Amino acid sequence: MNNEKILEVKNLKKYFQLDRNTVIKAVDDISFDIYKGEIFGLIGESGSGKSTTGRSIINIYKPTAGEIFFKGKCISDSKVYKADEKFIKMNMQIIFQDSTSSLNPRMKIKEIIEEPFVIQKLYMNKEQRLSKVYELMDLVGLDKNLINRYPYECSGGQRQRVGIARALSLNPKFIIADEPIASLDASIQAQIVNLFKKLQKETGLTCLFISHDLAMVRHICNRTAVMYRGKIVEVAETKELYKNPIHPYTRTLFSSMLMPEPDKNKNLFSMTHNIDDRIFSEEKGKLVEVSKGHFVYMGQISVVSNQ
Ligand SMILES: Nc1ncnc2c1ncn2[C@@H]1O[C@H](COP(=O)(O)OP(=O)(O)OP(=O)(O)O)[C@@H](O)[C@H]1O
Repeated sequence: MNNEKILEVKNLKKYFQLDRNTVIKAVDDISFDIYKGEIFGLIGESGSGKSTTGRSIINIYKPTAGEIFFKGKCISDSKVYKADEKFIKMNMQIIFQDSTSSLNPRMKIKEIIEEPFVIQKLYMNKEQRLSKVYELMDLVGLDKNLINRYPYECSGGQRQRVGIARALSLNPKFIIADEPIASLDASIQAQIVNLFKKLQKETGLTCLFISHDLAMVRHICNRTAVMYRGKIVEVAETKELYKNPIHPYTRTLFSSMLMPEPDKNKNLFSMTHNIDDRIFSEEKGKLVEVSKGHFVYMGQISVVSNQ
């Protein structure tokens, strides 16, 4: 990991207007940076805004407000996006939890994996394309015999790996992985996670890793942000966050899996107590750095802020 920022998210908001009276504040003024070579985790309960964040970054959703910079370019500006569309599409990819809906059912696995080359007009000849497809299948642990099958002839786990192979096909600099392994068997999950770590180490891949799986995030992510009702309530190096969660919501999220020793528990409790007072005394909320690189949201989060 180094100091080069691949992604900068500044004051991002994404609201969905359901009808005249109902606005869902799915993402409500969040800011964070992701550095080159980093796997950055985004955790939080269902509906907290994680997927909306990922989809806003990759331009599936147009942000309501805020800016997104990718390698220094403001890609949330539609003019910049248009001018650099090829560069962005080659360097930024998303992997969804269930790739099935993003795989064209009328295409064979080979065609699906090689399609990004064709779209981006990378004029590789047939043999080169085929050997690249085999290489990618091997990378994600897909049997070569599947190459001429259609998605419906593959299992769910195989289809997911086809989606991952396709996302990796152009050697992107940045991947948004939105629950990429939740639908896979445990052994294949481990294989894909190891693949991410390998790519991070060998190619300097940078990744936004969205997940419910707190153990997996702890294992794979360098830094982690916690979302709650459209806000980032805490962000820190993963080790620090799991060792010393501060925001009451983070603690609630972790409480099922963290079992500190009794003594530690006592310290933790008295510290939270003080922090809670600070958290809830702030009117307009903001992230405050409580120790180096460890930020906690200070301010009220209304229980109806998401609606
Ligand atoms: N296209 C949409 N139109 C309207 N509301 C939406 C849309 N997408 C998401 N939402 C709402 O925005 C909020 C955040 O949803 P989002 O999918 O980002 O959460 P999440 O943290 O990714 O949840 P999960 O872990 O279940 O995927 C939810 O209240 C959701 O219902």
